[in-house]
Amino acid sequence: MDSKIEPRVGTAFDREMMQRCLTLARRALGRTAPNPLVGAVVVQDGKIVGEGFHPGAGQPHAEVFALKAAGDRAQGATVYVSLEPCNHYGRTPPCTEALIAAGVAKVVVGMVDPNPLVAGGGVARLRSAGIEVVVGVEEADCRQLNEGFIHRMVYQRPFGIFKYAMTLDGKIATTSGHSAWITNPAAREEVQQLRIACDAIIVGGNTVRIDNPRLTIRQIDAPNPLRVVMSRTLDLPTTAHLWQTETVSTLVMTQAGANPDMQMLLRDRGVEILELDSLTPTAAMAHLYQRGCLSVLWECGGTLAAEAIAQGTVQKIFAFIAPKIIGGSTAPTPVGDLGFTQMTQAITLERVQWRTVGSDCLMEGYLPSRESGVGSRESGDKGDKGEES
Ligand SMILES: Nc1nc(O)c(N)c(N[C@@H]2O[C@H](COP(=O)(O)O)[C@@H](O)[C@H]2O)n1
Ligand SMILES: [Zn+2]
Repeated sequence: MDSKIEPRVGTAFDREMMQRCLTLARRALGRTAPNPLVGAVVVQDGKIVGEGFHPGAGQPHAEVFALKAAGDRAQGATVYVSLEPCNHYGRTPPCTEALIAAGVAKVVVGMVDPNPLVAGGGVARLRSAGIEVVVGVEEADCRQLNEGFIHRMVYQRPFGIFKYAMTLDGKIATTSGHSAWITNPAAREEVQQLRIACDAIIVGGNTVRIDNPRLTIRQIDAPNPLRVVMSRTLDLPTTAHLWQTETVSTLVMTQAGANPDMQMLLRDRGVEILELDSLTPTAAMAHLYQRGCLSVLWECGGTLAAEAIAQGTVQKIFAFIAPKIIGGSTAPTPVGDLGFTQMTQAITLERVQWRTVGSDCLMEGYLPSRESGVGSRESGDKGDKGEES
């Protein structure tokens, strides 16, 4: 929805405080899975007297940190929090009871918690204790920050993001497979930020063979996502950056019984191996859900990307477009065969945003939900210049 016509909830001060909550919440980007990113502030007489954010699963919630920082000044205060306070015993006790015990007068909530264990119960509990509650301040921004958490809660699957970089003529590499670099340094820095916000990155075997990526975060103290390789054959190089697992973990998903010698070699290097009965994007995402991932970044080639899209495991696309032309009728393109023959079958992205990053363009957009008709295939072909999985 256009933000200009979206009804605004709360005063300008409320919105400013909620934006402060979101800024605080972002400090834990990439560290909270399977929990959400949450920030909270306590305001007394128009001044912030306590702030907090949720640092990660198993640790106290944002509200608890903010109340602790406020101390006695929480009595009669207004608490702003980007996600509805919980009213259940999880790894930590309910925040509703902490807010009630602190004697706060009002709670301003960014969005209702999609967790079925909360889902409005936190708001109801606060109101039943006589606390004034306002819901929906800066809701769109609160939802955007936690789109991975929301998707995970609603669909019991991680939120899938497909990121690629292509030339102006639609290629992701030359005919020889060379692709370093399509985009400019500023765009590559954007990719670093995107990786920090994700819990896992998936590539296929071809990416390991051709690009030998590191898939690491260069920023000191930033979290590294789990690196995941999908390979049916395990026909992979014996030395690769991804097999260096001292500081960042790598998981190789393969087909049951594949290449036992390679499995042993990889295990010796500290790589975790997961054998699946059927190695599909759906199965890979189901496993990553079980591991607690909120957002998963697909950084794969065209064939695996087409499978991932067709199976509904991609919800959002980040496409970098560089003003370069390399030609080549067999040069690989971002998405392999989807089986479409008519333009009417095209997947039209929604909520699309374009911006420039240095000399490159970045398009962010969402795939329509599965109900609107993207076909489902359980396995893709391999053999084009795309990705073996
Ligand atoms: N309001 C709020 N603030 C936080 O800081 C949070 N982490 C949450 N999380 C909600 O509670 C569930 C996790 O509970 P435990 O950490 O296991 O106790 C999480 O799924 C959210 O629903 N909420
Ligand atoms: Zn809580």
